[in-house]
Amino acid sequence: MPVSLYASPPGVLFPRGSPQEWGQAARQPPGLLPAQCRAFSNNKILVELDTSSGVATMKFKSPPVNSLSLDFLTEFCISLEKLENDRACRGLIITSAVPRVFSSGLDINEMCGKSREHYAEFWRAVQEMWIRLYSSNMVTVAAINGSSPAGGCLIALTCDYRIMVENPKYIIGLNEAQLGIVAPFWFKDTFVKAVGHRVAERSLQLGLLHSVPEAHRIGLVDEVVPEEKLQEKAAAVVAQWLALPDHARQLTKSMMRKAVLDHMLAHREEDIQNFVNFISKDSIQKSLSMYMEMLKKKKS
Ligand SMILES: CCCCCCCCCCCCC/C=C/C(=O)SCCNC(=O)CCNC(=O)[C@H](O)C(C)(C)COP(=O)(O)OP(=O)(O)OC[C@H]1O[C@@H](n2cnc3c(N)ncnc32)[C@H](O)[C@@H]1OP(=O)(O)O
Repeated sequence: MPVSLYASPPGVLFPRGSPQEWGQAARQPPGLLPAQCRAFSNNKILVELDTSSGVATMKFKSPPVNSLSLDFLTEFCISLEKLENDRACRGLIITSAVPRVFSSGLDINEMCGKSREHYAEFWRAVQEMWIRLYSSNMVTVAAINGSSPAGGCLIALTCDYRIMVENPKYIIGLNEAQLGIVAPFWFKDTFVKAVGHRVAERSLQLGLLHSVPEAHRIGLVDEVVPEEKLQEKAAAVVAQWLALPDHARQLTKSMMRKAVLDHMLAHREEDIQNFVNFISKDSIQKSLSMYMEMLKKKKS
């Protein structure tokens, strides 16, 4: 019986809509899914569960860059809840179906020119995503097959293990400072837990985006593999972690993460107010607009 201190986090997001029911392999056209596979998907995310291994693979499929919009975050939380409540599922691999990008982080459009109410709703959804993933009973592995700045990096950091594809074009890190914004304390705490205080302090202040070898060297990613080995490696890692008794692994995970989680939960409403006040400032709105312009110019 899985044990979690945070099976039902307080203040859960009430989803707007629900995903399709699990698709039974038996109902699929022949050859589409193996017999032991179940799947569901929505506009943003595809999930396949291999019931023989108990491992689900979640693929982000929101082109062009899997940015974390309110809709994306809502679908993400619904999918996580569905898997968490499914006794057949014990492990989760998170990866991208969009070429070259794992996730470009929070959707900047959600933080520009909107009402204070919208900012509060959006930020609650960001918190919800982190709470669900950070407190998950499942073994979670990020199979990072593309660039992963800011909120994308946070998703990877929130998993139990990170494997990244070796590619000189891919970058990963918490680059908020480069946008003129600040990584909130729970982004920072999650980062510090992975790489240590000194590395995090330098990386956060400079808003660094690390190359894959550098990310490996500082402990931001645990392993680097060629693209074609990524899924195989991720499956092997999940299997290794699942070989332990669930209750021992889950309680250990809860214990290791409790302080960071409790801190966040205790300051959740205050954190929303801080975000709304910060993001509503004219100077911050200007910085974000300039950053979006810069992204668009880079293309032309
Ligand atoms: C008392 C103390 C108080 C403190 C209080 C603190 C409160 C908290 C403050 C706020 C905290 C906010 C935390 C924010 C976290 C974030 O995640 S912010 C987002 C940061 N993300 C980025 O910087 C990534 C930007 N994107 C890229 O670098 C590149 O797009 C890419 C991911 C490397 C991919 O490159 P490429 O394949 O070349 O694609 P592009 O051509 O650049 O992009 C394609 C289109 O996508 C648009 N886009 C890209 N990223 C985003 C995004 N994050 N949001 C929205 N849109 C994005 C891009 O503009 C392109 O659009 P078009 O030109 O229209 O095609």
